[in-house]
Amino acid sequence: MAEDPQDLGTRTVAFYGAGAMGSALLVALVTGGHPASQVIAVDAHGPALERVRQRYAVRTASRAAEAAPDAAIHVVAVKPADVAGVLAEIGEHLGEDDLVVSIAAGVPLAALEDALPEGAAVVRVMPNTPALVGEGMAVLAPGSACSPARSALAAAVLAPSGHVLTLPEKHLDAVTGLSGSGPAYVFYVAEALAEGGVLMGLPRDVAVTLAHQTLLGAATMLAQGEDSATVLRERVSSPGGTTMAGLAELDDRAVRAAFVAAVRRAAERSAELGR
Ligand SMILES: NC(=O)C1=CN([C@@H]2O[C@H](COP(=O)(O)OP(=O)(O)OC[C@H]3O[C@@H](n4cnc5c(N)ncnc54)[C@H](OP(=O)(O)O)[C@@H]3O)[C@@H](O)[C@H]2O)C=CC1
Ligand SMILES: O=C(O)[C@@H]1CCC=N1
Repeated sequence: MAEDPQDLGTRTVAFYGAGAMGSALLVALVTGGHPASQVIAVDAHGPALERVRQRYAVRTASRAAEAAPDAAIHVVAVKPADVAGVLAEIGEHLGEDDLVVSIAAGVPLAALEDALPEGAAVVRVMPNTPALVGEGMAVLAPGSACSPARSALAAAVLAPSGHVLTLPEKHLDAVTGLSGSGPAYVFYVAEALAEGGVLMGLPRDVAVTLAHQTLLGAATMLAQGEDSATVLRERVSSPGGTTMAGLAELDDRAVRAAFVAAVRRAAERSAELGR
């Protein structure tokens, strides 16, 4: 019987880099049901490794070359500047059916493929940190030697961490500027809203609770998808009321334009990282 291409089955998944993003994907995969004995965390930093080993009972290794022979799916989750070193260590250990998944910002498929043996199946992915709570947004772009079945395997590694979308690689820098970096913009908004509450005399813990719950409530309404952000915003804005007064301040200070510029600049930075 043909194997379901989306079933990870007994494949071992190695994460090269167990930092903020690599560990978020690892945790989602293990808590999603993939056996910890079939997950290997590799990190140059001992305490990061010890933390995932103790909490999730995954296998660990301090060098990529130690883990690569045992893995079928290789998730490269080190900083862009460290990617070449990891690929050099794993290349000779790749089997015919293996898959390499890179989450490094900006590093193009062509560079990944050039650094690996010819014909290696590679997928470039841009995830985000809400993966840790199963609400991630990951966009994947398959490489030239990546079959639809292998691409589905990459999607299966990411699925426990949230939403997965496939797009052509030309969009990956824009994706990085929006959903890759985006959680940081939202946390920045959370900080700013709480600061406004404190400015107006609320105790700090109360201001923080109000800011966080407001973001969660608004995000949940957006996620329900019944109305657009514009309709939802208009529903809060009574004519001549408080919200219009607040929004006018944001417009006066070009906050909307600043967010647009932030996404653009982060996307440009992603492209720069790949050069
Ligand atoms: N953070 C995020 O929100 C997102 C990050 N990404 C991408 O994910 C990648 C990792 O980012 P992030 O998790 O934030 O980075 P971190 O610095 O948190 O994690 C990277 C880890 O890799 C370790 N490391 C360095 N070299 C090696 C090596 N050769 N073998 C094994 N481990 C190594 C680092 O150790 P040491 O510190 O000792 O060098 C560090 O612990 C980046 O390429 C980034 O672009 C993508 C989407 C979102
Ligand atoms: O800041 C960065 O470079 C990484 C990529 C996207 C989010 N964090």
